Amino acid sequence: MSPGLSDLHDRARALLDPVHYDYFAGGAADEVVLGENERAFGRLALLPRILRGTPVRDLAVALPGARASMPVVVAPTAFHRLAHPDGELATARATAAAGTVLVSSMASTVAVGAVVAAARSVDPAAAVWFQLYLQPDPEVTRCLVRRAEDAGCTALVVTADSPVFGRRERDVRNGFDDLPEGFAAENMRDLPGGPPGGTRDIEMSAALSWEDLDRVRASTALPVLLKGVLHPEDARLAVDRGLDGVVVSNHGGRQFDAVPAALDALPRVAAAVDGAIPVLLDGGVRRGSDVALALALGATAVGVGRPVLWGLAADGEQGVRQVLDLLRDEFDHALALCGGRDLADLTRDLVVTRGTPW
Ligand SMILES: Cc1cc2nc3c(=O)[nH]c(=O)nc-3n(C[C@H](O)[C@H](O)[C@H](O)COP(=O)(O)O)c2cc1C
Ligand SMILES: O=C(O)C(=O)c1ccccc1
Repeated sequence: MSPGLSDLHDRARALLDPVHYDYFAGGAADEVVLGENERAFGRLALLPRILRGTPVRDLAVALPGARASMPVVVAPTAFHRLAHPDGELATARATAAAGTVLVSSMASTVAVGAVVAAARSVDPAAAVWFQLYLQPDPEVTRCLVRRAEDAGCTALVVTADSPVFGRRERDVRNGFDDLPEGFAAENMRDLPGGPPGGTRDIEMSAALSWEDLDRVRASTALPVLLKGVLHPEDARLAVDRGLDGVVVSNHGGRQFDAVPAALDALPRVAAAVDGAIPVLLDGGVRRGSDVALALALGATAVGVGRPVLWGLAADGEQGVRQVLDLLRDEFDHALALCGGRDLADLTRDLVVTRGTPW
């Protein structure tokens, strides 16, 4: 990580309850994929073009239901109030101030209505997307979609990489399997079949299918993106089913420790999609040059998960601002050094493999 980001990471680690730090930081099984996501960027290099840049570069990108000031969005992560008392409210304000998109987790510790209101208090045009785990009871899913719509979310991100919950050995060792007293997954309150006034558990289901996703698509006018795509054939199916975007992601190495690094899965997904819909990528993005590499390999934008949590834990809204500002500055710098004027200048021919002549 950069001095800036690794600094915030150190401060976050020092401030957080070690059990909560492990929940945020950890991955599945041996945490091979957790490390691979970051290392995959280090195996590649960018071949700059010269004498074709511009002093003022355009970093903006059009996304479903949003125009972002840079190709970096905040990936959905759960339980922000464990990182800072202001929780998702701080994250929402900082993300809106940075002019980019917050993907608000279904497992947020602040209800989505309040998250969107916090973002809009900073920028009335701020875009918040809602991340959704399809629930086995379609009534519950429908109700969650309606809550996201009523809150003013501008897209849905359906996470499909979790037919079962990943085995995270740090959490098992620490006995972390539920939120502490005084915290709750507020979007799950007062849902059909749940306790009146209380919250339902988020359920993972291996029985879900493309037909369940079709039902969500048909039930809303919002754009729907599919998160957790690694196989190019699934990306093709997403296009065929009329989805509005895919997110290449292995859940930050938290689900299955036998999958490839997210970056390594990107080129084939991008080839399968062939420009039909936006392709986002998350996992291991820690530097502006990582953003440039992902875009050169076909991503429309990237998501960042843990760095935002470190900023939040270290310094609340200000810390998240710092993370997003740093990534923007670094990315702008990387684009300049590549001879780029805007995102379209980050093309596949700029990417080479490190350690071998090409
Ligand atoms: C603490 C934590 C909680 C997460 N919670 C969710 C979630 O609720 N929904 C979801 O789709 N992804 C969740 N993710 C996965 C992120 O959206 C994203 O895929 C991942 O963090 C990207 O990797 P990075 O942390 O290396 O940037 C979570 C990740 C972390 C680290
Ligand atoms: O921890 C996670 O990665 C995650 O996705 C999640 C899912 C459900 C509830 C809380 C977190």
